[in-house]
Amino acid sequence: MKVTVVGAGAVGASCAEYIAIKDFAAEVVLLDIKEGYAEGKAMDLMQTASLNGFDTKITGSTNDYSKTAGSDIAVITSGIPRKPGMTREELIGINAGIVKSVSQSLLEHSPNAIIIVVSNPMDTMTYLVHKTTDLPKHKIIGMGGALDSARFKYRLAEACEAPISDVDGMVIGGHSDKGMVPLIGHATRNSVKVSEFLTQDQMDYVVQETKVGGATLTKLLGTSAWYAPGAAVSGLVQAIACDQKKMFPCSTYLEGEYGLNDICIGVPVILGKNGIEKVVEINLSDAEMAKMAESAEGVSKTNGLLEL
Ligand SMILES: NC(=O)C1=CN([C@@H]2O[C@H](COP(=O)(O)OP(=O)(O)OC[C@H]3O[C@@H](n4cnc5c(N)ncnc54)[C@H](O)[C@@H]3O)[C@@H](O)[C@H]2O)C=CC1
Ligand SMILES: O=C([O-])CC(=O)C(=O)O
Repeated sequence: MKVTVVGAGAVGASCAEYIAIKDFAAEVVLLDIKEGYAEGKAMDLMQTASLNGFDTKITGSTNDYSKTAGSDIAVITSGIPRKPGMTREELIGINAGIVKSVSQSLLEHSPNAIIIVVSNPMDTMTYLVHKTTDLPKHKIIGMGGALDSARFKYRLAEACEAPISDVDGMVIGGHSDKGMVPLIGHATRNSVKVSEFLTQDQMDYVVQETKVGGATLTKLLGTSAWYAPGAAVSGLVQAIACDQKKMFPCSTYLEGEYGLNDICIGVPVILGKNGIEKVVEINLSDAEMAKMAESAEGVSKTNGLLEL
């Protein structure tokens, strides 16, 4: 199993590190446009191999896509991150050009790869890859919901004063401050609905803090987060590489599911060796469906800014 990660910055390197530590891939290639940067990150990570006990071989490349040839999975994290006060959508101007050219270069050398899009605004970048490559839709996966759900569980555990392993919950919809749809009505602590433990105010707080999870960290860090994003990407890569058939909310191209068309947005999917093996349609309340529709409107508006 060969995995390429384009962008050896904060998220790309974190993701490569988690993939290596989990030790399921033979090879990870880090590629960056900055001279020597990916090689440096790869060497530093390889010098953790004896300490962390992994055999995954990590190499670096300065924009030489021949080194990525034959990749089974390619992760796109190249592009700029937001600064405090910005929205993810504001990154479209620079990141669209980068994601378009990177996905084309990747596919020239790895025509069979499954692509995981991370660069923001992620749902729109996923749609861009769908519109500008010949890849079938099950091979184009946007990462956002896995991260947002991890943040949701963090906030649920905090509110319930419970260990994180006690709680479960999922976030669907667009990966944006306003568009996320944390499914609080479905969230549980040991299979009991969290409404049995939390007041409405506490649940509203959990939902709101989950939606602005990325913005909160961006304010604290001066740039956006990388540990949880890297871990979330590594989870998707592992589900595909190990054919786990795990369910994650991912951004995928919809053709009628959830009443939506011609859009990439977060919905539950089954991930296995073929990429997205199934879109799972769960029963949503009228209120949840309305939030999904509103979220989709926001994503479509951003998609409209693309020059396709
Ligand atoms: N979908 C999600 O849940 C998340 C998305 N992100 C997004 O991921 C992206 C990366 O974030 P960070 O790693 O924090 O940024 P970063 O600035 O640390 O790293 C980005 C890297 O991309 C490289 N790069 C730029 N243009 C390139 C090109 N044409 N080819 C190859 N490499 C290129 C840069 O040299 C840099 O090393 C941002 O757009 C950010 O908003 C970040 C966290 C979570
Ligand atoms: O907040 C950002 O800009 C980066 C991101 O998507 C996240 O951490 O959720």
